[in-house]
Parts: sequence; C-alpha cells; structure tokens
Amino acid sequence: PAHSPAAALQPLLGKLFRLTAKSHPGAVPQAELARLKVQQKVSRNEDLLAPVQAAYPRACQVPRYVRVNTLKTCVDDAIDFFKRQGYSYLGKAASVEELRALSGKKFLLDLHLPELLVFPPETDFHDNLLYTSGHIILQDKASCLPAFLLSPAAGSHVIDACAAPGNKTSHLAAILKNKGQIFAFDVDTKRLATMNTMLMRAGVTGFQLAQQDFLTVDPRDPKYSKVTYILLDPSCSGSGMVNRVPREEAAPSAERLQALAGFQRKVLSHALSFPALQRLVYSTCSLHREENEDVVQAVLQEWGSAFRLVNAFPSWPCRGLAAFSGAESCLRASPADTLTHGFFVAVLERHGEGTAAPRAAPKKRKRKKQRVKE
Ligand SMILES: C[S@@+](CC[C@H](N)C(=O)[O-])C[C@H]1O[C@@H](n2cnc3c(N)ncnc32)[C@H](O)[C@@H]1O
Repeated sequence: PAHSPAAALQPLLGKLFRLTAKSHPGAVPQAELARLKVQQKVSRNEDLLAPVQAAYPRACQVPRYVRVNTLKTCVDDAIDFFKRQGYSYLGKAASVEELRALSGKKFLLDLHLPELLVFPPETDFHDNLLYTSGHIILQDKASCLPAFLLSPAAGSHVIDACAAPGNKTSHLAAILKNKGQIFAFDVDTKRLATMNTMLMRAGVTGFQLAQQDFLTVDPRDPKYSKVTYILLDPSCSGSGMVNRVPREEAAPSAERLQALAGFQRKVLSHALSFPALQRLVYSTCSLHREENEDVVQAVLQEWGSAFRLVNAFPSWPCRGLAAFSGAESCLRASPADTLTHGFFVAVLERHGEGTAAPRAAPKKRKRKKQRVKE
C-alpha cells in the first residue's frame, strides 16, 4: 500500500542494505551517514536499522536464489557442481521457514519453483564458473514468477514488452526450450546491450531484440499475428526492491505514482490489443496498489469481458490486496511473507473467442505530459 510503513521506509532500507553489505563496506560515505542520522533523529548507525527491522523483521535476510538455466544444464548437475564446491545439499525445502533457517555452506531446492536453488543470504556467486558461463542466473525468486506463470508452450510466439536486462526473457527461452520466437522490446540502449550479452551467455536463441517503445509496436503487424503470450514487466517505482540503490529520498510522490500508473495502464491495454493473445502476465517490483491492483482493475474494466484474471498459483501464500472483487487471484511477494523482494503478479487470459476492442475510456482532463523514468 502506498502509505504503509514499509513503503515509506524503502529508501532508507536501500541505504541500509548498502551500509551493511559485507561486500561493500563503506558504500555509504560518512557524510551521507551523518545526514541520514540527522534526518532520522538517531545518534548511532545501528539505530538507523530499528524502524526497518520493525517494518520488515527479516528484510536483511532474503536468501541468494539461483535459477538453473535449463538451456545449458539441469538441476541435478548444478546440485552436483555445488556439492563438489563444498556445499551441503539439504534436499527440497518443505516450508519458507526452512529457507529462512539456511546458514553456512548449505543449500536447498525451492519449495515453489522447480529450477530454483536457495543459498544463505549474501552468498556471492558473481565469480562462480556456473554464473560466468551462463549455467545459472542470479535472480530473485519473486522475479522468477512471471515467466513461470506465463508458462508458454514450446514453439509459441511470445512478446517480452519491457525486457531489459533480460532475466525474464532468458527464463522464457528456457521454458520454451529455445523453440518458438521471442520478440523483446526495450527503450534503454545500455540495458539492451547488457541484455544482449546476457542472452548470448545463457545460450538463448530464437529471439528478436528491438530498441523500441512498446507502445509504438503495431499489434496488427502480421509479424505478431501468432503472438499468444505476452510478459509485461513495465517500469515501476521499484519500491519492492529491498537492496536497490536508492535514487529518491522519500517514497515516490503521489504525482510520480500517478504518472507511473498512467503509463502502466496504457502499456497493459496496448498489450491486450494483440489479436492472437491468449495469456498475459503483468508484473511489477512495486509495493504500491496504484501500480498493481488498481492498474489491473482499470484495464480489465476498460476491456469489458474480453479478458479475465486467472487465479494464479493458488498455493502461493501472499495474495493481491482486496482492492476489487477477485483481486485475491493476483500474487504479492515480500521479504516478510515470502522471503523475496516485494513483487506483484497478475495473470490475465482471453475470455471467450474474438478480438474485442477496449471500451472507450472516460475522457480525462488534459494534464501536462510527464516523462516516466525507470
Ligand atoms: C522493470 S524493468 C524490466 C526488467 C526485465 N523484465 C527483466 O526481468 O530483466 C522495465 C524496463 O522497461 C523499459 N521501458 C520503459 N518504458 C518502455 C516502453 N515504453 N517500451 C519498452 N520498454 C520500456 C525500461 O527501460 C526498463 O528496462
């Protein structure tokens, strides 16, 4: 929710993660620390953590999740590799509590996602051979949900509308077994360059990467006539990212949230206009209802009965906020409840046959154009 203590504390949380990260001692300069302490009215560094711990008791302990890239290896081989590196494999976890209790050189198979290994927080694999060779992807568990829930059949045509740096694209390719076609779009040149390298390293083939505003992609272009799946992970406030480098001092302003939500509604509605679309996943790493349930509700209303929400992953413990009837079909994730970053996922499916057009949206007063930055 927009004004929850967790949302308000997010920027501070980000700073504190940098502050406490073992791998980056001194990441927050002394002057910055002093300024933070004055701002929060505390005298000791450790006091800065108190409000964060109250809001997110175990936020500092999100495990290191490792997605096995099945384009290059399999789960059993990855487990054997880590065992040879001195890690003890404890089998498949039975509960989130088991993940929380992980320590030392021990690891588990995740209880929800089949190709996800779980290591203690802050285990660093950036120099590990499996990572540098693209056999594993370092990806938070919540961020693995969108491709997993979209679950495109091998051979399908899929759009990844806001794709860079490409973690979800490579996950989609693994699910497709590199069979089919992925059309991936992003507007950011630098992120696209990183994505290209990452996809090559991960052994992804059968994708077309375009630097293009997805809103300008023509749904009627015959090129996209077989697109039955879309993954839409648009720019958002990022308020669910517990260790992101903070770029704003406070929680996003109401104006920024409104601008983001406006973009998200527009891009979701555009995605639904692809004529062969059957299933779409909408996701954000935001905690704000305005960017999540409210966006889904507004766009579903706009499209009348053409699309419906699917009750995604019924065994997932954390559901959408009760913003509208049926919102519990959406998924939420958080450090406290699911031991992941904060995240939101909704799965939409075409309801019945035909290619309905959206209902005319009510006319709004013209506002000054605002650029929405990532
Ligand atoms: C949350 S990030 C996507 C992360 C990505 N799905 C992944 O898993 O690696 C959102 C992305 O949307 C891109 N973006 C923003 N506006 C866009 C637009 N109009 N069309 C296409 N991409 C856009 C941003 O550049 C950013 O890379």
